[in-house]
Amino acid sequence: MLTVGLVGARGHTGKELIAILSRRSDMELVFASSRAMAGEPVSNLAPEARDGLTFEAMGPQDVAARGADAVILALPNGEAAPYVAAIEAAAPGTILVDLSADYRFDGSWAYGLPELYGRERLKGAARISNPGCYATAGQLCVHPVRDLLSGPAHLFGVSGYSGAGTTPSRKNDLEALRDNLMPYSLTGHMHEREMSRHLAHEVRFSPHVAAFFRGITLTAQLNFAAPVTLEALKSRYAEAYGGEKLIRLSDTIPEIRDGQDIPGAVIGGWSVGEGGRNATLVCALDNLLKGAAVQAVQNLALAAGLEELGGIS
Ligand SMILES: NC(=O)C1=CN([C@@H]2O[C@H](COP(=O)(O)OP(=O)(O)OC[C@H]3O[C@@H](n4cnc5c(N)ncnc54)[C@H](OP(=O)(O)O)[C@@H]3O)[C@@H](O)[C@H]2O)C=CC1
Ligand SMILES: CC(=O)N[C@@H](CCC(=O)OP(=O)(O)O)C(=O)O
Repeated sequence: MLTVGLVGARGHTGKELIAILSRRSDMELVFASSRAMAGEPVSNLAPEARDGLTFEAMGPQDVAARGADAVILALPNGEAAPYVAAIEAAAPGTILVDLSADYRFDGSWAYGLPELYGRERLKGAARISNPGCYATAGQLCVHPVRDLLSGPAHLFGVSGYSGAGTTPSRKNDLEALRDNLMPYSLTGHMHEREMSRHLAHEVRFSPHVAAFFRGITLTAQLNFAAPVTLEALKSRYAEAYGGEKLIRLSDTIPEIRDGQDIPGAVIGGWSVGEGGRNATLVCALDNLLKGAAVQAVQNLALAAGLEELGGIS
């Protein structure tokens, strides 16, 4: 039994992680850290949690001292470092999975997107950075054809407001979002750099947030160096994802509802422009699942040599 501690457990992704971990017979959630809900039963937030598990307010030293086999960090961006440092000092063999963007540019951490960057390199990994929702959708769209591209891939993304976390901001303010679509960070979004780095191909990314709770769609506009047919394009995706249990290919254009509450991603709706020099496709996924919690548990299972999709599908 792999013992797992969860830091940032009362957040949107934390809640999903508790549910997935409770469905696994080979992992046990041994602590759930939250300052705001300290002392409350974890089942008040996630009914799937086992009886007797209570939220605890835990600092970095407390987390490291508990000696769990693995710790998942589901903290806002910029908060992971003290936890990583405490674990490095007291229990360096702990498997760490970080959901934030803090280590996605650090070559000493394994970047865990198993469908694209392989499962072998995750085996035995002790430091794993988990790609976020947009970055997962964007890379799933671009990776199979990146060698055919001419110029940057242009990605237009729309996220539900759970993507903005629970700390109040305009991006999760239902009054500001009502009857609205909110563009933000239209140049230089961190995910633009993240995708460009890992794809080794430049992308341009335009994120938006809307008034629905969960799910994202991402529309990719691609330009090709030489003409491409629709059949050739689709066969690239079939080849890349044909054996992947969490990826469904669809001729019809995926919409937000197609990606909500499912563990994986739907990719498709391919359309090739006249002359074959450009194409579009769409990816829909659940930002809290394949975009966060599902991917984190996949990565943890692969690192620990356990069944990748237990509790997931
Ligand atoms: N939401 C999404 O769609 C996605 C999020 N991510 C990433 O996952 C991470 C978590 O996101 P999400 O679940 O949405 O975030 P939330 O805002 O919903 O939750 C954050 C959690 O962190 C805790 N927390 C906040 N500040 C601190 C702090 N300074 N020290 C210790 N604990 C703190 C909070 O609990 P408490 O205050 O009670 O201690 C809460 O449990 C983020 O880095 C985000 O970028 C990745 C992919 C998708
Ligand atoms: C609506 C909203 O604010 N979304 C977040 C993305 C959530 C996500 O993908 O998390 P990571 O930052 O960990 O990748 C954003 O644009 O930063």
